[in-house]
Amino acid sequence: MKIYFSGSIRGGRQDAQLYQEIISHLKNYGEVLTEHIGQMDLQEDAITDIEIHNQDMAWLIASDVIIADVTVPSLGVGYEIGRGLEMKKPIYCFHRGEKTSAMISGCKEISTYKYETLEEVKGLIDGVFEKFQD
Ligand SMILES: O=c1[nH]c(=O)n([C@H]2C[C@H](O)[C@@H](COP(=O)(O)O)O2)cc1CO
Repeated sequence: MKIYFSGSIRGGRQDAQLYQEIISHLKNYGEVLTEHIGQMDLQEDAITDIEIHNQDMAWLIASDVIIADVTVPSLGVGYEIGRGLEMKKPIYCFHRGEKTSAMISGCKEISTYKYETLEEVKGLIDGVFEKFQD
């Protein structure tokens, strides 16, 4: 199972540590193609924006499932979800707080879950992958 994890980078890195924990949990279920999103010392400077975009699109195409943390609003995360939808990928979005964008929670092709703690989001992820294993 190839997993595309999507989380904010230029939108804000306040949840980077949490992304790292989520990615480490996702590894119980397959290969996470976008492990760099959880790196606390992420260096963007080494590659151009075109290279970032093209590499991420290739990973998105290769992925079997998209898991996105949409708590921190991010243009890139929204773009990846939209492109993933066009590709008919299964998409699961997770967020803290009362609401996320209606363009995510209001889309019937996207499964959106609210959580508060790391333990809670891990449990929700377990539920998602149990469905895949059926
Ligand atoms: O350096 C990067 N590397 C990278 O993989 N991305 C992708 C993966 C993330 O899921 C998403 C984050 O978008 P943004 O930077 O707009 O928050 O875009 C985005 C950037 C910077 O925009």
